[in-house]
Amino acid sequence: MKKVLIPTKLNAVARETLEAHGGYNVVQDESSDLRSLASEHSDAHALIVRSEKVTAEIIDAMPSLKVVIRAGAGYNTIDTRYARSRNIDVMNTPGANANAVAEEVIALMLADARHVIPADESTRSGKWEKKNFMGKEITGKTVGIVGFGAIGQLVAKRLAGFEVKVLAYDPFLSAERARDLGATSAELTEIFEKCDYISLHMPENDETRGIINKTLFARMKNGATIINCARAGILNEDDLRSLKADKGIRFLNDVYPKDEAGDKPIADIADIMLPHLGASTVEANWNAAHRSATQLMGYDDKGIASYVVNRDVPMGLDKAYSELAFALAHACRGIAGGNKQMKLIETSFYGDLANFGDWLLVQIVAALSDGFDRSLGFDAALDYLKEMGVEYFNRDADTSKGYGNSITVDVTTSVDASLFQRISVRGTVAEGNMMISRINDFDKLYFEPIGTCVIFIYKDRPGVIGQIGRALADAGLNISDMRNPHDPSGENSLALMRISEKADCEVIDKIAEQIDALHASCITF
Ligand SMILES: NC(=O)c1ccc[n+]([C@@H]2O[C@H](COP(=O)([O-])OP(=O)(O)OC[C@H]3O[C@@H](n4cnc5c(N)ncnc54)[C@H](O)[C@@H]3O)[C@@H](O)[C@H]2O)c1
Ligand SMILES: O=C(O)CC[C@@H](O)C(=O)O
Repeated sequence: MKKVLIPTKLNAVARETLEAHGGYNVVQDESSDLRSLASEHSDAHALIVRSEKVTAEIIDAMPSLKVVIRAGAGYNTIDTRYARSRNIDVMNTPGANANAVAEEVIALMLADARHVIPADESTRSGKWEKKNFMGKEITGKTVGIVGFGAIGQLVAKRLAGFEVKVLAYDPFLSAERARDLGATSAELTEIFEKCDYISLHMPENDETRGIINKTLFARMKNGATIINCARAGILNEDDLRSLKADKGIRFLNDVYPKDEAGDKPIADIADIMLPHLGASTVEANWNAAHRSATQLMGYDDKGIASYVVNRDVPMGLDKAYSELAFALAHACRGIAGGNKQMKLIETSFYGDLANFGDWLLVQIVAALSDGFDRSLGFDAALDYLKEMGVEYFNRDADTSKGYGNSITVDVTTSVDASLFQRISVRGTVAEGNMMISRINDFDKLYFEPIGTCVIFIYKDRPGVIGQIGRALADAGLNISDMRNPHDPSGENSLALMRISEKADCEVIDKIAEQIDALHASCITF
């Protein structure tokens, strides 16, 4: 059982999902402090946090730690570099709370425009100060969004009903993409010059710290509003203080250097200040909790590292090929039968992937053996194979084959002392989806390795697919995708099917017996 420590107020769905998986012992405690929890649970394999600071000291207190998951978007509270130096992956759950923050931005805009907070206080105290609370409307105004990611885009989308004009700045945003998302791309200075509302939605990092400064505040229209629901560090508060009164700037804020009670240095310049409430909705808390649990399971069971933020994929390599290498090796292992002793791994990396063979081998070894920790890298993978008595050979890819960017993984296992069995699987990525294109001699499969799949090889004859389909249906299993090619000799057929749920081994064995299969396996990707 892997121990997971959740030292924070996170929806119970995280704990429940991990416990239902069966492989996790979850400790959730939102009242004790992280330092004491870390020493008490020094055997934790995973840590799931919200805004808690994960320092080098916390990391060192848990020597078995493999992964830290930030149930949220911003991970500036985690020492990601130190985690990397200890081979610990850090993930976030991007987008899980984006809608909650987008709605908070609109709540702040409306509350300020109509003086909701002071008007409530005044009326509650028995006064009638209608003349002091003349408001303004949002409809038709120009709104600038700085950082046009998950939250920025949703702010634009939700504001569409107010018929605002949206200007967006994001270094990774093209003019076409901005237009498709209902915005006009603009430079940062243009946003500060033209907008009535400016909302910040970029991460805090070495490039963005202090980026919203005096030069930009000086360009703001008189009476314009700046909203910070991103991170305190990106806005220079002294610069804002020096210009706020003269320019009548409104400042609506949700974020602070530290999430804690006590006096807030920005109290004098903030017109509304909230206690970091952006993600605090029931829905966002559930989403982030659920995503943390499913990402952890995907990471542990299938090696899915898409959300890891502190492990650099080599420049120029699409992450999808890392996952493909893992999936192809996982398929080889499933077809060979997990308990067979591996003797030889052979690979071919076609097209541009030839440059990334070392990196891709690490994913392959991780998929073939639970005992290998992929964060250790290429040299460690070679040492590991040597130690396990497995030979490795990378073939020079034959460019004349025209496979584009694709990978072949061949695994030879010992079936008994004298006989060897070789499984060969090739695949590629098409339109962003992984595809298995060949299994041994069965070519042109173009089958997506996701979910649970069953594989049968049998002497070709009519009626076998019907028999398999009937037997699966009798076991309550529906087929959602299928390939059924012959091998080049025309003697054997492959039935490769994705099924609705995990099939139990008995069902597969029974079908194999009924159809007199040469091979039967069930693989969950
Ligand atoms: N108040 C809250 O409770 C709360 C909740 C969630 C997220 N956040 C903060 O909001 C930030 C954004 O969240 P998201 O989910 O939209 O993340 P995201 O990664 O989807 O979007 C961030 C965007 O910022 C852009 N960006 C990077 N550098 C930039 C720069 N120098 N200038 C302008 N844009 C830049 C990126 O290209 C990306 O599109 C998070 O990093 C987090 O700090 C706050
Ligand atoms: O967990 C929270 O409450 C805040 C999360 C938020 O700041 C984030 O970056 O996702």
